[in-house]
Amino acid sequence: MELRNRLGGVNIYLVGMMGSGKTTTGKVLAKRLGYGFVDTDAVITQVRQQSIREIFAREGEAYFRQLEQQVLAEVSSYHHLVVATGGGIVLSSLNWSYLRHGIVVWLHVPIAVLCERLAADAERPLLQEQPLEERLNQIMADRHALYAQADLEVVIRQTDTPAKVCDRLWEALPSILKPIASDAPPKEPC
Ligand SMILES: Nc1ncnc2c1ncn2[C@@H]1O[C@H](COP(=O)(O)OP(=O)(O)OP(=O)(O)O)[C@@H](O)[C@H]1O
Ligand SMILES: O=C(O)C1=C[C@@H](O)[C@@H](O)[C@H](O)C1
Ligand SMILES: [Mg+2]
Repeated sequence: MELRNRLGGVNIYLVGMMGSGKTTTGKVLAKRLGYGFVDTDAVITQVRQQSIREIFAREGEAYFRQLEQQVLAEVSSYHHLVVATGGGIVLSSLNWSYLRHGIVVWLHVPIAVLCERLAADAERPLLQEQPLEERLNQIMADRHALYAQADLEVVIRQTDTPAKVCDRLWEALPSILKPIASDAPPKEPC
C-alpha cells in the first residue's frame, strides 16, 4: 500500500534543533506526501505581526512559549499536515500530548553542521549572546533526551540535501507503522 494511504492522514511533526531543517525539509516532505504544510514559528509571526526576535525581546520567551502551545493545540486538531515545529516545542510536557496525536520525527543534525548553517544568523534570539558552537552544545545537552522521545530519529549527514533527508525519512517511516495485511506472515491452519 502507498505510504500516504498507510499514514491515514495522521500529521507528521518535525522536531529538532534550530537549523536542523524542519522548515526546509517539511515543505519538501509535504509536497511529496500531498499533505498541507504548517510552520508553527511562521504562524506565530503572522498572527502577531512581529518577528520571533521581536517577540522574545518585547514579551519574553515564556510568552512566546504560550503562543507556541496555543498554535500547536490548534494545529493538532487538523489532519494531513506536515508540521515544522519550533526547536523548543519539546520543552513542554503538555506539547507532547498534542505531538503524540501524530508521528514525531527528530531531524538529528550534528552540531558542526548546525554551526555552518547558522553562522550568519541574526534572527534566532537564543543564539545571539554566546559563541555559537558553545550555545548549541548547551541547548542540545538540555534537550537531547526530549528529542530522543520522538517516534523516529533521522540522523542527517552534512551532504544530505533536503530531498535526501526526505528520502531517508520516507524509507524509515514504514518501520514505525502497523504492518499491512500483505506483510503479515500467513496464518497457520488450526
Ligand atoms: N538538508 C539541508 N542541507 C543544507 N542546508 C539546509 C538543509 N536543511 C536546511 N538547510 C539550511 O539551514 C538553514 C536552517 O534551516 P531551517 O530554517 O529549515 O531550520 P529549522 O529547523 O526550521 O530552524 P528553526 O528551529 O530555527 O525554525 C536554512 O538556511 C536552510 O536553507
Ligand atoms: O530552539 C528554540 O528554542 C527555538 C527555535 C526556533 O524554531 C524558534 O521557535 C525560536 O527561535 C526558539
Ligand atoms: Mg523553522
